Amino acid sequence: MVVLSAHDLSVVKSDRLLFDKLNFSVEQGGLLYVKGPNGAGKTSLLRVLCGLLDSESGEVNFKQQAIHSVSSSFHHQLVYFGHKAGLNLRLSAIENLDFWCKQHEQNVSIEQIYQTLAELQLVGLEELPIGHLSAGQQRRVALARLWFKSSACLWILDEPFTALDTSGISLLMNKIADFLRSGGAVVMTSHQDLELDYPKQELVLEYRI
Ligand SMILES: Nc1ncnc2c1ncn2[C@@H]1O[C@H](COP(=O)(O)OP(=O)(O)OP(=O)(O)O)[C@@H](O)[C@H]1O
Repeated sequence: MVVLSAHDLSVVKSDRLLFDKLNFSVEQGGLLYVKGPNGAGKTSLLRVLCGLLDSESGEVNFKQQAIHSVSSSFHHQLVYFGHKAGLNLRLSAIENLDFWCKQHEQNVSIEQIYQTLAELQLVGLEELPIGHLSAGQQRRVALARLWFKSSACLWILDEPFTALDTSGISLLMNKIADFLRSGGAVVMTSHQDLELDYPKQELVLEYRI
């Protein structure tokens, strides 16, 4: 079953055509890896796929329906992970994640949040203001959302490995692989080589002048 599809997508930014008439689809259990140099338009593409940015032309469908016509159900089944962590630096990891789970209507207990933070090697840091954590630790807290959104069948991840050390990268790779094997669909960008033992479809965006 096709989870997400793009039809004739074109995006213009600052008078520059980033990509023109892109077509692709991602099935259940499918991984689309978007590659390209800085400024090629990867983030712009991912934002269009989430409905955060309008395309010049074309359409994005979620399970065969235009995302704008099913936006509530689409967002319930989507995790978008962008460049910004979206954390309140004055609140702790527990407070941030508890708030996020409630906002996204995910039934997750405080004990489960502690357990996941332990899995992410953040024991002892759970109740500190996020602003006191290192960049990689903050990134791990933000990524914990992937552990909690059980209603999601689609992850759209923009450079998710940024700031992570090798153990963080490995934790996240395993999480992505588990999600794919359970039938989830993933669209992601990364400037790092993706050492994931899983078949992937590649989409390479060129830098257009
Ligand atoms: N808000 C904006 N207003 C104007 N131009 C923008 C805006 N956001 C991005 N752009 C331009 O769009 C182009 C594509 O940016 P985008 O962030 O999509 O690229 P990218 O491939 O994700 O780059 P990187 O690898 O550096 O993250 C860039 O040339 C950028 O200057």
